[in-house]
Amino acid sequence: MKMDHNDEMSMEKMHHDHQMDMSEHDMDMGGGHMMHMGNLKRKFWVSLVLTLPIILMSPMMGIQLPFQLTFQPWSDYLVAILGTVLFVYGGQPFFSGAKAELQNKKPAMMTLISMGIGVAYVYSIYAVIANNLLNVTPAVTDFFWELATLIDIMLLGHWIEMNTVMNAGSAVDNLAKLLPSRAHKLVDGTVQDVGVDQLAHGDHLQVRAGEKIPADGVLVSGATSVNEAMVTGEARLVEKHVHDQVVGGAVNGDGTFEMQVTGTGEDGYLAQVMKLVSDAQAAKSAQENMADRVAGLLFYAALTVAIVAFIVWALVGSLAAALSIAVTVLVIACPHALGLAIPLVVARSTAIAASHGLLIRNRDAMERVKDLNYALMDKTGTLTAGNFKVAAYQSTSDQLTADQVLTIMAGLESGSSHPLAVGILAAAKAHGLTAAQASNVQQLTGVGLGGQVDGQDYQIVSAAYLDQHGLTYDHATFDELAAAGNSLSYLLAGQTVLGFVAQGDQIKPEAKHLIDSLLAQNVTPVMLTGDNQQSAQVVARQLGIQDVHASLLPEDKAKLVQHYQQAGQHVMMIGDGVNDAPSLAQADIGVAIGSGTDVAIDSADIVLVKSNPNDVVDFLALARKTTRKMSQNLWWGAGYNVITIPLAAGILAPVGFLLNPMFGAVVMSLSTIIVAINAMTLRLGK
Ligand SMILES: Nc1ncnc2c1ncn2[C@@H]1O[C@H](COP(=O)(O)OP(=O)(O)OP(=O)(O)O)[C@@H](O)[C@H]1O
Ligand SMILES: [Cu+]
Ligand SMILES: [Mg+2]
Repeated sequence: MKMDHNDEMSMEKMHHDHQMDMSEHDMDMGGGHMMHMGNLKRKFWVSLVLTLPIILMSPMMGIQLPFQLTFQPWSDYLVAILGTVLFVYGGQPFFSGAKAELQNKKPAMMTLISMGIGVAYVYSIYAVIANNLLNVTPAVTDFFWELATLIDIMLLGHWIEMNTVMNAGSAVDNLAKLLPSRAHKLVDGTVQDVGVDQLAHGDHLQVRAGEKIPADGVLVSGATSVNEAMVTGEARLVEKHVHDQVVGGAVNGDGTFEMQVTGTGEDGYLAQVMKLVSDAQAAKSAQENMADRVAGLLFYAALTVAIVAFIVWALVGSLAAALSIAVTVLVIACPHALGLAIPLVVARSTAIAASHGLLIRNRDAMERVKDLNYALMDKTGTLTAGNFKVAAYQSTSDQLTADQVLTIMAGLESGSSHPLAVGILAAAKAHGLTAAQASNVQQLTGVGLGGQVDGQDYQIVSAAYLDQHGLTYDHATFDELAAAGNSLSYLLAGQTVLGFVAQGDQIKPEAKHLIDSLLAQNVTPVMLTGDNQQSAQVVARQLGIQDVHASLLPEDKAKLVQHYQQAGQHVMMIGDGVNDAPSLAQADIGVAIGSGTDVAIDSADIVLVKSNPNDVVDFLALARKTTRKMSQNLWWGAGYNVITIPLAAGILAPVGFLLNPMFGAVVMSLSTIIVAINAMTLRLGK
């Protein structure tokens, strides 16, 4: 394909750069022509210029209008020549679209349009020959007036439409623009400017004030504040110090810093987001498949109606009227509105989602929101910050001192990223203790972990584990600390409890709003936590959650989700995506609250980039609005054809109402534009 214009260039670019195959995507809905349509804008203007003399010299439906001038037979010949040029030049996009449709054995709207203008053209040429060379009486009416205006309006309509589709689909393009093209690489103390495509893991880069960060990485020297709004949707400056992670594409504030690259190219955060967005846009949801099938059927329906109308009108009226009506039916049946009804909303909705830090991995989940009535959620990391502070630590045997308990526990936890582990390590450090050397450390999922220190076997476990195994510990102290909202971790050697650490967490400030908003939407919030009953209750009470299930193992969470589903409930699960994976996968809607750069969460339908519970509220609102727009568009798209096809066929002709082909083309373009505008006005109000 020859490219000579911007519109087409960006279409091509989008196509190849990101495999966001818009053309294939709407191929099935009958819009595969778009890639073959060439430069619609120029074609429209040139065709319009060619149309003016035709309008001037050719009578409409055989009726001579006052401003028209004809000089027979030359004006007829001139019109025929101009009409032929226009037909070939302006009709070309539709013909190549039709060819592609027929090659795919999926005749659809381009085929309809080509048939419509083809019939009008052939008949008009015949009219000119019959009138001027064969001197047939009565004179045969030609359709050049209609043909010309029809082609113009079709070009205009499809040009506008293509623009809308491209604008809506450019979310991925916009994301791609976030990455700068060059980076300052530090090699042996000197700065070298290299292309970002040459960056590798472990490279050291310098990032200067105001620059875009070229790759994911860790800050190794300096400090700054960065704006991650383009990536997370959160429009505020985030402070970054040594060891903090930075995301490629974010904008550096006024500090200069050095970073070590941890993610580039395909495994960079931005690339993953782009992949998620384009996958989600390309995948078809149930509603969309239905729209496609209906649009496919329309071809046959329109063809049948056109043929029947032609025969009937040829019998009761004139051949000219029959042809005009058949052409109008073919044109008006163009199922554009229907074909675009869903994809345009999808494109818009995924773009909005991405810019708000909501990554939609499975769009069917969005359509399920309307049935939602239970929201199960994890506590630590979801409702609470997961930012534990040690409130107390004690030795409960005479074998160890309290500090020794903490030292051993810190040693065992040093390889763990569990929020409780992080809290214990921080406490040890704050008390000036050096974590013990631990070996053979093993995770005990949902319980804690086990390992060796100085040749001695230890375990860190929850109170629930002690209860299950009938091990003795001080229940009064536990009750007191847990009731104050603490999570307790016990140090165990064999059957003996040696000590414990009690840690408190903070409720996220936005959690209350999430619960209130769920209740307002008639969605019952339920807390599922691996933590103890008492501290779970403390959080639940403050947030207004009635149903609490505590001391759960990851598989218990999944079983509970299943339990609700078997009772006929539609369940959303919100979790931090680590130990909640099974339940996220089981739920009708799995929402992973992933902090920062961790988007590789396979079990969730939705990933919230920021760890903000309020984003669940945003997601629900967006999902509801999206579903509403989709059904509005479906109704409009399908309803439009149901009403206009019979009208075009002349069903109201007995009462004097008959559409002419040009008007048919206007209506068809308008319907598409209405559907497009309806999709574009989708907003996430705030
Ligand atoms: N690394 C660890 N150190 C100490 N205790 C742990 C560790 N991992 C798990 N536990 C214990 O197991 C329990 C369950 O852990 P799990 O990770 O399943 O849930 P959680 O993240 O604490 O809570 P939630 O389910 O609300 O997120 C914890 O409450 C804790 O008592
Ligand atoms: Cu169309
Ligand atoms: Mg958790």
